[in-house]
Amino acid sequence: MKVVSTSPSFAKYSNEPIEFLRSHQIEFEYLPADITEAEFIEKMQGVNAAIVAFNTISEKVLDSLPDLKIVCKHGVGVDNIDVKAAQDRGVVVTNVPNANKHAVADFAFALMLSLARKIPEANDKTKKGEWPRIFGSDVYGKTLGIVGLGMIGREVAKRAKGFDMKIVAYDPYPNDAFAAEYGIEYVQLEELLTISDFITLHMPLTPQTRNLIAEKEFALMKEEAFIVNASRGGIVSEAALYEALKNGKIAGAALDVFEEEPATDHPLFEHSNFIALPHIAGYTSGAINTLGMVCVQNIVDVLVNNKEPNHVIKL
Ligand SMILES: NC(=O)C1=CN([C@@H]2O[C@H](COP(=O)(O)OP(=O)(O)OC[C@H]3O[C@@H](n4cnc5c(N)ncnc54)[C@H](O)[C@@H]3O)[C@@H](O)[C@H]2O)C=CC1
Ligand SMILES: O=C(O)CCC(=O)C(=O)O
Repeated sequence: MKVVSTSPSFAKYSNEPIEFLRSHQIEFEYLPADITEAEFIEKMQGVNAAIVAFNTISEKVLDSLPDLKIVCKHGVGVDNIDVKAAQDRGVVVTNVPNANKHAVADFAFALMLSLARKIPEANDKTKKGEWPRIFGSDVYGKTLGIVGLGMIGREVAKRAKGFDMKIVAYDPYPNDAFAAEYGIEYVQLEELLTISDFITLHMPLTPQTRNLIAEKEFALMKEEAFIVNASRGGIVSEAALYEALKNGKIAGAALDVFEEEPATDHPLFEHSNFIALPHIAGYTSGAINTLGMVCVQNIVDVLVNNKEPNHVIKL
């Protein structure tokens, strides 16, 4: 039996996941994260399980790999996997919810603080020998709008309580018990966009969420509002964000995720109130170790134990 990973962060901090596979007589190999579809199909012949980061697992890929039994997303978002096609072919798809929620929530908060206090700009200028008096915006006591109050959104809310923020949320599937416990008010998206000082997005990329935040939505926001997206590229229209920043419709934005990744030489980079990050919100050693172990346990369950693994994505 053989397993391949296209996730460069798989087993980065500890060899334990690979040793676990070997202890079950399962071979392991890394493939490059930016592998082409044709190369992936060629290298995956005879392979039984794939641990994937962002390469696309399309219907064509699945049809070309008759020995493939399980595809494990090394993370949460399965927007790069054709789950329906996999399900139709009896290939199990799993993800790892929960493991990187603290890492992403910490990161989203770091981005809000960085925007509000202009930390990247202050750092750049100080290192250039300047000693600038840079004035920022308050975070403490402000209104936070969380779009998508799932695992990660709820962790962001917990952190926001420590900053005494008023929290509003929009989510089509409300969690009333959590909202009551943390004093969160569910509102419609339009209201959230209108009243929030900070807006943070934490939902999957789906046909319904693609371009959820576009020209009309930016027009609703306060001029002093900041928006953070550490969920998926494509949920915020980058063209609309470019115009919103250019025309001073909002105060600033930070993206950890882009419509096309890697994002290099992007028009948004010209805005000084725009922070760009290379899709690293989930990257901490704690998160990565857990992700790896959950993936390999699921693989062993399918290939060796003949049992249903955890976190199967079912449509
Ligand atoms: N930047 C990064 O490195 C990472 C990004 N992510 C992204 O974050 C997303 C959220 O992760 P979790 O919180 O763990 O997922 P989750 O499934 O626990 O929560 C997602 C929430 O979004 C809500 N939702 C669905 N459609 C919506 C819509 N149209 N408007 C508002 N809310 C909607 C759901 O009801 C759910 O409460 C993932 O799907 C993934 O794409 C996750 C981990 C790392
Ligand atoms: O582990 C990764 O590279 C991806 C993290 C992510 O975006 C996710 O968990 O959905």
